[in-house]
Amino acid sequence: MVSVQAQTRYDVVVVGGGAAGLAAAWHLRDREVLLLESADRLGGRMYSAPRGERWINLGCHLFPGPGSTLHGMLDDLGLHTLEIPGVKTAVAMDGKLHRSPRPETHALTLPLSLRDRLALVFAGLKLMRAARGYYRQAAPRPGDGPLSRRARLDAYLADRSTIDLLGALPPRVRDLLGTVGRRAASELADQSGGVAASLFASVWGGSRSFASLNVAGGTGELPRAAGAALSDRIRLSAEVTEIAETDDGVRVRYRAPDGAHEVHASQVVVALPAPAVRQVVHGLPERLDTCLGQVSYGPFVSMGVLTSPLPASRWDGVYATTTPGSSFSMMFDHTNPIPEVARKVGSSFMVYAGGAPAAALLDESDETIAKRFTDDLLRVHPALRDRITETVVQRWPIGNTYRRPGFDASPLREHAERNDGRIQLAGDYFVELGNVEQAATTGLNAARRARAALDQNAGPPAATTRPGGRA
Ligand SMILES: Cc1cc2nc3c(=O)[nH]c(=O)nc-3n(C[C@H](O)[C@H](O)[C@H](O)COP(=O)(O)OP(=O)(O)OC[C@H]3O[C@@H](n4cnc5c(N)ncnc54)[C@H](O)[C@@H]3O)c2cc1C
Repeated sequence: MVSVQAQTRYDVVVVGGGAAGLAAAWHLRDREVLLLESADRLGGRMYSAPRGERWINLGCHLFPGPGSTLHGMLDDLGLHTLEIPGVKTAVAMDGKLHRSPRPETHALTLPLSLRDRLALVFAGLKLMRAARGYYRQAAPRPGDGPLSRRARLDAYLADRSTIDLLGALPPRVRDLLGTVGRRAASELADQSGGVAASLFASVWGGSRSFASLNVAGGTGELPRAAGAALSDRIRLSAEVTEIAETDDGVRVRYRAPDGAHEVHASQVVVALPAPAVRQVVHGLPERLDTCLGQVSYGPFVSMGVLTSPLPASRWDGVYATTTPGSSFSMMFDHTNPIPEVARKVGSSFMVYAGGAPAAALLDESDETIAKRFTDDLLRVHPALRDRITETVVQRWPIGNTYRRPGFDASPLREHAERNDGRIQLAGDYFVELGNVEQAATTGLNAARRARAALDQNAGPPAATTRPGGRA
């Protein structure tokens, strides 16, 4: 039986409490808003756990800079970002750390045969050209409408795979670039060239990169602080089961520990991964539904690793390392921005596998994953032996979204352009390679559409002033 809540009518119900849903709810906090989240915590793929002066990051960690949607939220919430002083493009190969801050120099220094070295130089040049092209498409042009830039990026290298873009590669080079490509939670043959362009644009982007900072205290601080500020407007452990338009608004049904509930809203922001959208939203237009059915996600399996203080070594000052030939793809030192804490109490690393190796691990037990990752970690970074004090394994079946070659994103753009709907979609799948800033920005844009519709259709807002500042 569906129970009656104390309040059942809202201006906006936001469904999903990840970056997209939180950005939407934050923008709408001057309205009657309710956020429903199925998990028992907010943040979705923004997830970290505090450990004294350190933290363990298990999901998203690289954050965008000032001027971005998320940085604005961090400012509003009184949170701080940290510069990452370290090398973000190291490679650990054949038992040795190569810590060049310039990825293009790896072609000269990695242990490769002459043939492999030349193949890496040529592949690197193609990736550099693709990354430059990506920035050209992203740059504003005279006469651009709101979605013209997105249309250019959607079309950029969209019809071929990254393997088609790079051509045949010798196995060692393919393994190296495939490992980097797994940052997109997918294999080079499955992702479009545009995904690689976006990924390498962030590698070569420097200050233009979409994400180059850490959140002080860990990424999870943002959902924690937003949750505290919006507390009475948030319902956790509330799994939405149905969203359907009615004559005068939208009906949202959800299951919570205390039973089934139904609420109504003038507008609903649906900030869920694409498969969940298709499951819960009734009456999606066919073209949009088909498009959502073609959105791809790949898995990540991550492990946080705390250590006691480590002796000085070549690893000092390295933030991100690609690790070909091991069970994980990447390794990050989240104490890199706080070296004094690392010296005093120890380091905090995260390793993750993406794409096919992650898929193979998803059904393994935590113990098996922790053992496999730890064995490889000790090979890659032997100074960690006898110094690991805690490991935490996290599975992400929906790790990141990436575009397959030939994906037609026009129904997503058409949806984002409409201003006559009552159900607004948001989430990282609106872009070729998911990232937290794009997710938050789609949430903000969905909230703006909802606000415009409220203002237009309902006359003066049913606003009550709430704690948490301006919208
Ligand atoms: C290991 C890892 C590392 C990453 N690193 C980075 C990085 O460094 N930088 C970067 O920019 N991006 C990174 N990403 C990607 C980034 O985290 C995501 O693109 C972004 O957080 C997605 O936000 P979202 O709101 O679209 O989706 P999500 O975070 O998935 O949020 C969706 C929310 O909806 C909830 N939900 C699902 N079904 C229901 C339902 N029926 N009812 C109610 N709620 C529901 C979920 O529990 C979840 O909280 C990383 C991701 C992972 C997993």
